[in-house]
Amino acid sequence: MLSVTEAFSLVLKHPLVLPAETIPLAQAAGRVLREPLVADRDLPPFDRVSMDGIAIRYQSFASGQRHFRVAGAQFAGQPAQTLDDETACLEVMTGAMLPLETDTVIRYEDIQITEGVAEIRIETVLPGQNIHQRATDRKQNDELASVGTRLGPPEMAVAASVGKAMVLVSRLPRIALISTGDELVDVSETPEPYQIRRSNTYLLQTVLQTVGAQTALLHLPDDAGAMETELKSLLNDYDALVLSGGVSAGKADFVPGVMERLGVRQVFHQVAQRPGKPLWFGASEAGKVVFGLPGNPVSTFLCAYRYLLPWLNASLGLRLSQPTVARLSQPVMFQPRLTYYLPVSLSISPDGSWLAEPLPGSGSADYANLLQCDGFMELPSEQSAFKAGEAFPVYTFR
Ligand SMILES: Nc1nc2c(c(=O)[nH]1)N[C@H]1C(S)=C(S)[C@@H](COP(=O)(O)OP(=O)(O)OC[C@H]3O[C@@H](n4cnc5c(N)ncnc54)[C@H](O)[C@@H]3O)O[C@H]1N2
Ligand code: MOO
Ligand SMILES: [Mg+2]
Repeated sequence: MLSVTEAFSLVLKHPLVLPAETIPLAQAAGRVLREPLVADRDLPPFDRVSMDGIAIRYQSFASGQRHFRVAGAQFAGQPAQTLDDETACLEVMTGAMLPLETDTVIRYEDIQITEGVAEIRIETVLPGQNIHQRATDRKQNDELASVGTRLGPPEMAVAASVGKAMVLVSRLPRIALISTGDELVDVSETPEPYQIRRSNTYLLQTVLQTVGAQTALLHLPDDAGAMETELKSLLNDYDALVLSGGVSAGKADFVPGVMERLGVRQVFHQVAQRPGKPLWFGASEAGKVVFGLPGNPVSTFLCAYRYLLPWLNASLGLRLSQPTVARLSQPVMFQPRLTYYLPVSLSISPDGSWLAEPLPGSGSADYANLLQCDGFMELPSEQSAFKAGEAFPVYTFR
């Protein structure tokens, strides 16, 4: 059986290929760039006054002059004025162009203006002070953000400042989240004694919301024929399908067979892990990707966090987030040769490291147990006794 590492690397070999689209910048927050952001001008584009005060010629100050006639005022949003008289000054506002023939700005706090004359009341003035020099941040034509960058707050500000009213980004992934099983009823229904309400698709939707995927919540009965018909059209309409349930050894576990008939090639089935051993993964010639997540809710969740979400991030060109490393608060035994994902709650120990409190619950159907959990600690398959204080990665979901 495949190890977690092998299965994960096979998943990453099948990234989603999304088309690019051009959209208004105001709608692009969180999207992934398909074109670089390039400086259309120097940053800043002119010598920018960075403090309200007066602009002078430094040479005048250096030669001992302390009183400067105020010859006018330069406001932000005006073209640069010229200081014609080098013994005078111009009042200047933050964000204004530095007036021509001036090279130094002194703050209002450091001067006194009386009857149109500014007196400099500090000893030390440095040439060029309080000026944000043109092109000191970036030069025209510099690449500011590369293809594959996610448009977070700084990227949106930079995109706006370089005039990207329309921006080329990856289209949002369209992912169908499909529960399967005759025992499952809608959230609005009152279940019969032999039924339960379906919950996995809500969980999956919440996981995928973090990357802005467009999701649809669907349900299919345990009927191979009906599944085949419906899944065929869903494969057409969506970039990827994420199914929950129907991948184990039961007589109504139809997902692998139906996928084969629909031409979705199995990449793997079963991973040496608990929960989530029956995980199924496949891809079609047309580049559609299918995750068959085991139906038990904790398995669905673990597989979504450990495989589906990183796969989507990688497909979008985003960095994979690294697990937290935490120390076990108490010993744990786990005999099977499987990677064990132990539900844990995290706290900070007195030495500043993460401490993981095991909350194993009653197994992979015990989704209520997850309410107290912060993540899954990944315990390696080669080991069966895990000591208090031993450190392992934790995939956190809070
Ligand atoms: N003989 C074997 N039996 C089982 C094995 C095995 O290896 N051999 N694996 C077990 C493991 S591990 C898991 S996990 C489950 C996976 O089962 P399936 O993926 O086939 O899922 P189902 O049979 O459809 O359902 C399992 C369980 O999960 C509940 N479920 C399913 N979907 C939802 C949903 N949307 N919301 C809430 N709960 C859901 C379902 O009612 C079942 O109780 O198989 C073991 N068996
Ligand atoms: O993945 Mo299963 O959930 O181990 O029961
Ligand atoms: Mg089953």
